[in-house]
Amino acid sequence: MSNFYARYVPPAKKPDAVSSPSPDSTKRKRENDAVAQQKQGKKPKLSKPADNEAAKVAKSASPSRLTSVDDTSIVPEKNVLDKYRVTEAARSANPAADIKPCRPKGRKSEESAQQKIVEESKSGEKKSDTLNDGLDQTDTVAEDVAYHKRHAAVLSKFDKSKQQEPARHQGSALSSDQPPVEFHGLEPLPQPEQVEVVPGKPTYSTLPSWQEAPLNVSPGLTATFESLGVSRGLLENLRKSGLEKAFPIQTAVLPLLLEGLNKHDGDICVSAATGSGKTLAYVLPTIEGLKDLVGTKLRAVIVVPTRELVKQVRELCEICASGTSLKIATAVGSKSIKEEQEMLVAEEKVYNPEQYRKEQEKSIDWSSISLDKLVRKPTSEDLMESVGYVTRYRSKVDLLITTPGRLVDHLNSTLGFTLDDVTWLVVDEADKLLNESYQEWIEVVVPALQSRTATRDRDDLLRFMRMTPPRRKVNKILLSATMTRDVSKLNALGLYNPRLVVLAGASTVDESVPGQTGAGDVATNGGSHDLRDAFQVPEQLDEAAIPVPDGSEKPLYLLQLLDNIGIIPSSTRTGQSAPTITSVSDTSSDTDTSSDSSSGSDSLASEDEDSSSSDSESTSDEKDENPEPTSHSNGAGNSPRALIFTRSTASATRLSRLLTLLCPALASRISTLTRSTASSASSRRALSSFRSSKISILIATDRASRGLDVPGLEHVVSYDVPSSALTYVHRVGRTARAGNSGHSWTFIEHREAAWFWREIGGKGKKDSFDIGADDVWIQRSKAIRRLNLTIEQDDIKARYDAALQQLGEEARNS
Ligand SMILES: Nc1ncnc2c1ncn2[C@@H]1O[C@H](COP(=O)(O)OP(=O)(O)OP(=O)(O)O)[C@@H](O)[C@H]1O
Repeated sequence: MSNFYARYVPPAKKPDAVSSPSPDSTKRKRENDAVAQQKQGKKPKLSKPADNEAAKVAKSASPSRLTSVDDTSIVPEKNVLDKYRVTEAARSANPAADIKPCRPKGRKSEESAQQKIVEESKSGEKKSDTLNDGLDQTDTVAEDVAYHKRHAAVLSKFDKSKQQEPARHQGSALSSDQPPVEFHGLEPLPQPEQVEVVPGKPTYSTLPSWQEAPLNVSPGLTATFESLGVSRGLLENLRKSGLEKAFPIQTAVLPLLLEGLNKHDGDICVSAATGSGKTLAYVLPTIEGLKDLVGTKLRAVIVVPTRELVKQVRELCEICASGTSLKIATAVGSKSIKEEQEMLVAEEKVYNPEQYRKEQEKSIDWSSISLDKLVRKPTSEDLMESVGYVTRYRSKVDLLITTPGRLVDHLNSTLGFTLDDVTWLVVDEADKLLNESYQEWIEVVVPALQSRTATRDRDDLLRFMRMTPPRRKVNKILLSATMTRDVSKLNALGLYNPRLVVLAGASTVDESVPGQTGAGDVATNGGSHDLRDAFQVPEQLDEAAIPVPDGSEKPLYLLQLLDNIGIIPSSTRTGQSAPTITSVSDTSSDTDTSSDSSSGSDSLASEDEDSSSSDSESTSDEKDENPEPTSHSNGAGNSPRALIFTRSTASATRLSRLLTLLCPALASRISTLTRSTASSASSRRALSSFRSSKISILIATDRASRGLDVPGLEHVVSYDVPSSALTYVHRVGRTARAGNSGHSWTFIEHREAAWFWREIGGKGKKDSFDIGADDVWIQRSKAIRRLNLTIEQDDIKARYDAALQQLGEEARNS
């Protein structure tokens, strides 16, 4: 008898059941009979319930039933557990019975068992089930024990999982509440709607409090110099120079620096637009502070980035100090260092035997002796004659205006040159001078300013009297049109109790802030102060950008612009060499009173799509009807002047020569101001000729972009696009100064357009708060205009080719 019966005969049979057939065995017999009858084509009897049971068994023996057996055999553990469940069920039905779980049988044995049933039913052989059961049970007990042991781990897991069954059911009940899983194809899954992120101003600031709450100056603020506390002598000097009333930034800064109730005990940082009068704001208080002091000592140092600026500041200092005994000097390196040393420091022999003896006994401190100083020490000294005498150095100047490099040179190599007595340090164009490329001078100057040699005797006396010596006071003034907010750079100068003064532009005046409208007071509210570095271009400045479709033709565009703005004399314009004006089209948007300029196109490619391009054509037609150039002559009746900026010295020189070749009439009216010509006398002459309108075109590098004051200059042309927004602010600031109007023209090549309109035009920057430390935002009252120039294809191009050829030959021969 096969093990099949051991599986399907309920194992809870009692031992006495062996002799009498169980109801189940009777049922199975009926089933077998039914199968046999079916096979023989006979209809099974269905009248009795027993017959129905037999039909069920026959059904269970069908192929579908076997398939399910097949399935379970794939998962052996499940098979084991099924058998265990059967045994457990039987055990619970009859706990007294010694029931062992059945061994798992392979698929084959089950199939053969079923086959056997069919065969038995066919042959009609009747064997005793009970006998076979008894024999089988004896065999399987041992196997079952081994089997139990082998699967002990699985069975114990099953027990455990049974205990957790209720909890699992609960869980499945919960999960059945969840929505049914949806199946999708490969099409993109629907995404949640994007939440629009509204850009918001940060509610916090990382700025120190003195920068967070600057002294905002109204553009309408003004007062007389007299009311601001300027002394009578200086008032007279100012009046002689036509300076009657103080500009807004002067009105705010002078009371903070002049002696009086409002004097600020600390350092001052000034941020005010180009041409707003910052120079007088520091020159006046410095001269006022020094003019009554007895004895000549170096008490004030003014540091500026270029020698042109040194000269310019000196001129204003001399105007203000006229009639005083103050001695003003400059050091820029145009003379030899020896000449400058003799000009700055006097060496004297003083008879003082006691001091002489002390100095002789003192061991030499080699670390403090520089080779330069030894080399420059006079060698013709008669040692015998100098016995008992000591050398004393004395400053020959009260105020020194210098560049940072030359100041360091003198501190390192000029005997007797010290900053021990300096009480005023002015750093003009401070953001530039605090830049990394310049910063080395600070490492030398700041320690020199901290030295207390000059007050050592006094300080020793105070300490002897158990008193604390007062802090050494140096009034530090930092100024720029693009003042840095970078605290780490400002800290390098060791500022004490600093105060920031900011001149607000008219377009940025906050009506809600008292004192910021009209000629009111200075407002201390930081209302219009942005976290970004927002810098002003002058109110009266008219800015235009000129697209250049083909960069190689830029000189022709420049020539055309110069012609149009009246810089090329009309007599030469009608001659053979004159360029042809074809059209000037103004594609500007309407005046934008916002502080940001958003007109203009990102690139020339998008220009055609711009609605303003149609305006440009109509304007162009109008210009064609009236091709007379607009004359922008200055008030003195002279022809207008243009300061043209190029990227490099080579570019400036080349352009100057090219313009001369293209328009020979300009030869006597063009000059250059570059690094290579800066020290030469011809360059100084060029600048003064330009100031006096003797020449009308000055081509310069960016060394002329900072601080240079050419009163009444009408035009600034950026022939090469500026390298940064800061450079742009300084370049265009050479015009529209001191409340006058002026024009700036910037040529933009195709590849520069996107950068220009974003960084300088401010397109898309106004609402962006994703900014870095160096981010600059230019504030202006009017948007930048876009101006299209067209060059007519006539002889100008042929002449241009010839000029280029000649330039190439000259370059090869040089
Ligand atoms: N109170 C005043 N009245 C009339 N003109 C003045 C007054 N103060 C200054 N100016 C003139 O204004 C012009 C610009 O002044 P200044 O050179 O000091 O400007 P700035 O603010 O230093 O400009 P930048 O930032 O370009 O150096 C100069 O020509 C100067 O003579």
